Amino acid sequence: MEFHVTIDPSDDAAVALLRELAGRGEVMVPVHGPGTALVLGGARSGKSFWAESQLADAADVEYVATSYYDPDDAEWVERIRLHRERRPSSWRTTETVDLPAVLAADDPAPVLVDCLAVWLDRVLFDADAWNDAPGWREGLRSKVDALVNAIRTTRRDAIFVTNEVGLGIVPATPGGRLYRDELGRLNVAVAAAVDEVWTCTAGIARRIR
Ligand SMILES: Nc1nc2c(ncn2[C@@H]2O[C@H](COP(=O)(O)OP(=O)(O)OP(=O)(O)O)[C@@H](O)[C@H]2O)c(=O)[nH]1
Repeated sequence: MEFHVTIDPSDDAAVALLRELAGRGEVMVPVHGPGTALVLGGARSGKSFWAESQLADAADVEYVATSYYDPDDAEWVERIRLHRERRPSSWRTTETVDLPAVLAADDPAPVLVDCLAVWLDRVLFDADAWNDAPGWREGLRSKVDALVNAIRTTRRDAIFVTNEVGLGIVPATPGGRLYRDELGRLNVAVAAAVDEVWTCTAGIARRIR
């Protein structure tokens, strides 16, 4: 008998139950093959959950967190605590934006990069793009080129999570427009370099390439 069930990815109890059932082989989550994959989705769309569930059977996974860890931001600290709690204890966490180094490492463990949208935010911030500092475009281009090259040449299985933004109105601020445009370009460049592209909407994952 086959049932199709949609869960709310922000419902921690439902996610824990689904993960347990998936681990016992009692439910199927759409799966990607070996190699590299990009998954796009909105906030709380279930994209991270989908990426994590793809690797649920692997004991050794390198989870690459691209986000800041600001101990003074209590809400963010709590979010990250929940993320860490839901990852299997055997997984490793690397907090870095140096994705080419991770992808070039001679390491058999699959990689889960969460996420490219935050990676871009940090690259733009470091280059002072928000203040239109000289050379930020060239700096960004060379970082994106290095990332794309590393994805094309990596020998590691890797899943990249990213946000789909810009489905709404044009942002009112120059910074908002800059970020939206650059994230769209980054997603296009990475999608062209990976083996598979997935999208996640309202907790439902679909392969689109
Ligand atoms: N520094 C750090 N960041 C982490 C860690 N674990 C998760 N994160 C970050 O948490 C962020 C995801 O936060 P959420 O707000 O829950 O994600 P979301 O994109 O809204 O939700 P989903 O659609 O479920 O992916 C990513 O940018 C990760 O880099 C960690 O151990 N350290």
